[in-house]
Order: sequence, then C-alpha cells, then structure tokens
Amino acid sequence: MEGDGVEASTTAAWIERHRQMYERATRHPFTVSIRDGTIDLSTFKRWLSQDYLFVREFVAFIASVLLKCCKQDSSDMEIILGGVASISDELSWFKNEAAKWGIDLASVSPLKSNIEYHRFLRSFTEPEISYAVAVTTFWIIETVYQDSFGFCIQEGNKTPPELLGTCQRWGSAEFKKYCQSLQRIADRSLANAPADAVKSVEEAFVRVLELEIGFWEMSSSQS
Ligand SMILES: Cc1ncc(CN)c(N)n1
Repeated sequence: MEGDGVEASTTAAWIERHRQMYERATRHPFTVSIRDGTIDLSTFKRWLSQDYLFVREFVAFIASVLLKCCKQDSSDMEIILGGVASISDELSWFKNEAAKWGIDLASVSPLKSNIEYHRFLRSFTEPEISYAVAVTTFWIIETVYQDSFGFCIQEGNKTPPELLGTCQRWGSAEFKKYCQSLQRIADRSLANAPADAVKSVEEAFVRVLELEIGFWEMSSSQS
C-alpha cells in the first residue's frame, strides 16, 4: 500500500492474513455475476433496495466517526467530511436508481443480514468506542465495495451496460483514492494504539468481512 513512509501498513497485513475471507467478500458470486454479465436482474434489484436501507444507517455511522475524529483534534477531518459528502451523494444516487428500476423504496423492509449489519453499525455510536476502531471499520466497509465493483469494470468485463454506472460509483479511480486516504488514516491511528486495542480492531475488520459476505448472500438468495 502507499503508506506515509513511516509505519508499515497494519491494514495491508490483515488483508493478507485474512486473504481467503477478503476474497470471499470482494469476489463474491454476486459481483462476479455482474462482471461476467450473468446477473439476474431481480437479484440486482433486491441488492439495490437493501443497500439503500444500509446507506441510511451508514449515515449515522459516518457521523459517529466524524465526531470521534473531531474529539481527537485530528487533521483527518477533511477526509472524513469527504465521506459525509459522498454518502449524501450516494443516497440521492440510490433514489434515482430505484426510480429507474421501478422500485418503491418506501415499501422495502430490511432482511435479516441487513438488520444484523445495522446492529453492528449502531454499536459504534457509543462514546467509549475508539477512533482507531471506528475509522478502520469505515475504511474496510468502503474498500470491500471499491474492490468488488472495481473488478466489474476491469479489463475483460462483460458487465451489462445498464449496470456500469453502479460499478463506476464505487469502482472509480476517485473512490479508490478516497479509500486509500482512509487506509492511511487507519494505519496511522493503529500505529498509536496499544496492542490489545489493535487486536480488537482486527476483530472488527474480520466482522465487517463476514457481514459483507452475508449482505451479498442475502441479496442473492433473500435469506
Ligand atoms: C453493504 C455495503 N457496504 C459498503 C457500502 C459502501 N458505502 C455500501 N453501500 N453497502
């Protein structure tokens, strides 16, 4: 990873240590089927509806990361604020996209894996949860989407034209840069954290991968 040249990247080491699970989250049959053009559109619409509900919940999560960041008197504020702007954009994007696909978002209820993810996100609003764990969690949540959808627009893809906009949203070079900025922040905050705290951040990292896999599974099978 492009670190700041001072500390080795803890987060990159975790991706390697949990490579199998990382691949299950970022090369899931759901996104791979977008890339190879075999996606079932009703499955795609289910993901879209459920992800809209996720993003609404994610707003409060990002707000809690921002609050923790401000309490640190940290120079990371502008990057996190960029996340707030991007989530506002994301919500509008979901509404437009839902209208295009004829989805009535008001009638969508969260499925089990989505509810589980909401519960996890809400746990971060507690003031005793550290900035290191919150910002690292933020980074990996965004990165799973960046890597998953980035793959759908890489060379050799057969992504249906009507889904290219979705893939660009998270797969773009701009979104990748933003994820790399979050990764640098995560690594810096981990470099200053005590070993037991780092261990609990790694647990949160793994938990995100599990939840993301569950989210794709839910979108694919309505479980
Ligand atoms: C489940 C999920 N994970 C991540 C993202 C990217 N913000 C998202 N929209 N939805």
